Amino acid sequence: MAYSNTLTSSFNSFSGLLKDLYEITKPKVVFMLVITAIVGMVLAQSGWPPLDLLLVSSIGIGLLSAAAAAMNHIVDQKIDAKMARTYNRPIAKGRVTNRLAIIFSFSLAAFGFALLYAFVNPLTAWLTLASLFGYAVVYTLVLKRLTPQNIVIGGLAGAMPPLLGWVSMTGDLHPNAFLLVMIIFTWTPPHFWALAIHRRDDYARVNIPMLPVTHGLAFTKNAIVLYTVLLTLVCFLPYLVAMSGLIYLISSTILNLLFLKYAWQLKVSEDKKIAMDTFKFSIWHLLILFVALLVDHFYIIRF
Ligand code: HEM
Ligand SMILES: CC(C)=CCC/C(C)=C/CC/C(C)=C/COP(=O)(O)OP(=O)(O)O
Repeated sequence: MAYSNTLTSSFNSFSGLLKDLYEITKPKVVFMLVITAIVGMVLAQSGWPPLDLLLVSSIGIGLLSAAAAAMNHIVDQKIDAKMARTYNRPIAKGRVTNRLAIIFSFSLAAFGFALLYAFVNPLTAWLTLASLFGYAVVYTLVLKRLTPQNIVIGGLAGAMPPLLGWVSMTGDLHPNAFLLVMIIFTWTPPHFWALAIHRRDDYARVNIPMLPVTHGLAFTKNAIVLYTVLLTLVCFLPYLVAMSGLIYLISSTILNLLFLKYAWQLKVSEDKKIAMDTFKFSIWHLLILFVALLVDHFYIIRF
């Protein structure tokens, strides 16, 4: 009986540890990053890309993104422990030790890099590693603590996956891939600042210079509106360069009008709920936009 109890509790703590390791990879964010990379892969040629190459590229980009997310948990553990949104994170709470987290994240990164280098192409491997460095070191360790423009500059790392996906199929840097990067790049500030408005006190408590802390709510709300207008304009580019057709144009215009509506409401209304609604909408916006790019690729209709 005592033996079986010990066995059960060892099993429970092992599965708890696996759950914690999974959590530090930010799986939902990585899922979204991989979707945007897959769209880059598909748009890189007419029709479907070779499915084996698509699979191995997605796994490689996913592993390096997961490694970057785990490194972010290691670097941020002290501030995470003090914020209401993040205090219960596995490393901040001490459920996962630094040693294990370092071994885990570096193993994911090494495996992902080796996969991309050996089975995809060296350019994809190096660019994906550079994105990991951009997020885990440049954004998390330096910019996040240094300037309210942290997420604007740091957002470039998270915007890279469509380009990484594209390069994984062709081995070269096509200008159209940069349009997809620009979409995510301009989407990131309204995505994040909406959440930062809701969590302003958290960031103020740990002295992280997020825009609502340094410049106040009114300034941040204006910045959200302006970046959403910029995003709307950038989203016309794939149609204007004939990369995408009407399905994309109509879907993205509707999505952007809705995003503008949220951004405007956030600016003019006193209702505290709107910030989180805008943040949640931003995630659906990006997901549907990239699905529209994908559908449009196969059913391209133009004037
Ligand atoms: C510097 C750039 C970015 C910053 C600072 C940022 C910030 C955040 C934060 C703080 C959350 C957590 C919200 C919570 O814990 O409730 C979040 C959630 C999320 N972000 Fe971002 N984000 C960035 C870029 C991106 C990019 C590029 C993508 C995808 C292409 C993305 C997709 C998501 C998704 C899917 C979630 C929801 C995760 C969940 O529900 O667990 N983010 N973001
Ligand atoms: C290889 C590659 C493509 C790397 C990109 C990696 C990546 C996971 C980008 C997503 C950006 C993100 C979730 C930022 C939030 O960090 P935060 O520290 O501001 O938020 P937090 O407080 O929730 O941790």
